[in-house]
Amino acid sequence: MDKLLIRGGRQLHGEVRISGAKNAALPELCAALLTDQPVVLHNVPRLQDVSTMLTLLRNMGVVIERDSQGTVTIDSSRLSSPEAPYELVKTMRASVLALGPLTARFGEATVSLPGGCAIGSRPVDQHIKGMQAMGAEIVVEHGYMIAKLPKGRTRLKGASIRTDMVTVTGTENFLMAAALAEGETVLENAAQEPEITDLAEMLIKMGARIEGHGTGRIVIQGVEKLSGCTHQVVADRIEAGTFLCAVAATGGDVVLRHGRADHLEAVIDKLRDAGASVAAVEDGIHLHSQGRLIAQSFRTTEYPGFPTDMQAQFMALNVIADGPSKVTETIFENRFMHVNEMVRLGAKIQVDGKFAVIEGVEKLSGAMVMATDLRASASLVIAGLVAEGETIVDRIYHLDRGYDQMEAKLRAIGADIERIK
Ligand SMILES: CC(=O)N[C@H]1[C@@H](OP(=O)(O)OP(=O)(O)OC[C@H]2O[C@@H](n3ccc(=O)[nH]c3=O)[C@H](O)[C@@H]2O)O[C@H](CO)[C@@H](O)[C@@H]1O
Ligand SMILES: C=C(OP(=O)(O)O)C(=O)O
Repeated sequence: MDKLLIRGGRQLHGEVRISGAKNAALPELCAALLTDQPVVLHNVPRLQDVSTMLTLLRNMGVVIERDSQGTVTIDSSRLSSPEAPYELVKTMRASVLALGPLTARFGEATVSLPGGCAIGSRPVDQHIKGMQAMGAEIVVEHGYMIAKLPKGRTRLKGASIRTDMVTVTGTENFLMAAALAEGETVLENAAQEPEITDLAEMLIKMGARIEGHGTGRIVIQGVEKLSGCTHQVVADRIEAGTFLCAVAATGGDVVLRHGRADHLEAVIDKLRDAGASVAAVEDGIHLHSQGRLIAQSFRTTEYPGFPTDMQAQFMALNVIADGPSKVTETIFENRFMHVNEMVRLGAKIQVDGKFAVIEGVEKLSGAMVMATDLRASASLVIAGLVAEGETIVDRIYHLDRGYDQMEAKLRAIGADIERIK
């Protein structure tokens, strides 16, 4: 199993090219199921979840070409089986994004329940409720959601859907399903993340009629057919945020090429309050950090609030910053698994339910730590970059799920980091 060996204590300087967003590429690959014409996606990141999604689509009979420049061409003109099996779904929750498009275009779908995972129980009840409101008949049997249209119907029907909470992949499933449904769909309490906007813009290029994306109320007028399109995946704000925290923690000066400061305002505000200098520059973000930062309390919420996907990485910065801080995780019930590992590096953190109280320490000391989920892994890499001596981060298959060549990008800006077996 691969591990990362990090010798901490180096400042980071230079330029990093931010990749396409994992959480936009995954729904956009599924959106290609909505048409029988080829879809060309540029800027698709090279990471494990994308490979898993391509395997999932190929398994259904979709023909896919991928080049080394990040372009993926998807041809869903013929489908052998509208099924997402457990073996693939279990490694990646985003497989649930096949449910909406498959049901909308083929009138049937069999998608494994994703199951509980490291950061929380992550049910899909809202996905099921919304698809049922659009007329799909869904039964859950043997761990699978089996969806079909009622006898005599060939299309889903528009509906008014208000989810009990804001759900990102739920909103994405409904957007894709509604694009091909008969009549109008109104999504209330919709997610507003930039990845939703990017997906909506792609669907509009395919001929979908969507208004209100980027707000909490999205209105979709269903059309009978969608066409192919060419689309560029939006830059990964979480990858950019991770590098911002890494350089803020180690000290240094970096430009994140293609990074979108306008998608990271909540994180950038906290970095500035901590004492880092951060500015939007042409086609990127510039960060300069020198000396010890001041710890910042924050609370994760839906976009445009502080992202739960940045909680662990910012906590890595807080543990070596000056003063106390309190981190409140409101989205997932079990997203503090990095805490015990950070404590092994010398951090002082107490967890009480959804709160973590941190007392900043002056230094961390390298140790063997274990990655438990994707963003926890990234936070341990940041902690390792700051710690004195050697840190080994084990189980980095979690990191590989969602980061495109992280260690190569860090090495290029001066980190002493290598992949070992
Ligand atoms: C592939 C992808 O885009 N993943 C992101 C997506 O996950 P994902 O879309 O799975 O997360 P949701 O926005 O759906 O989850 C928000 C909350 O709603 C709950 N919930 C959700 C659906 C449902 O049917 N029932 C239910 O109870 C969840 O357990 C969670 O507590 O948004 C999360 C929140 O920003 C991010 O951390 C993930 O990186
Ligand atoms: C939790 C994440 O991803 P997923 O929803 O795919 O598990 C993430 O990207 O931080």
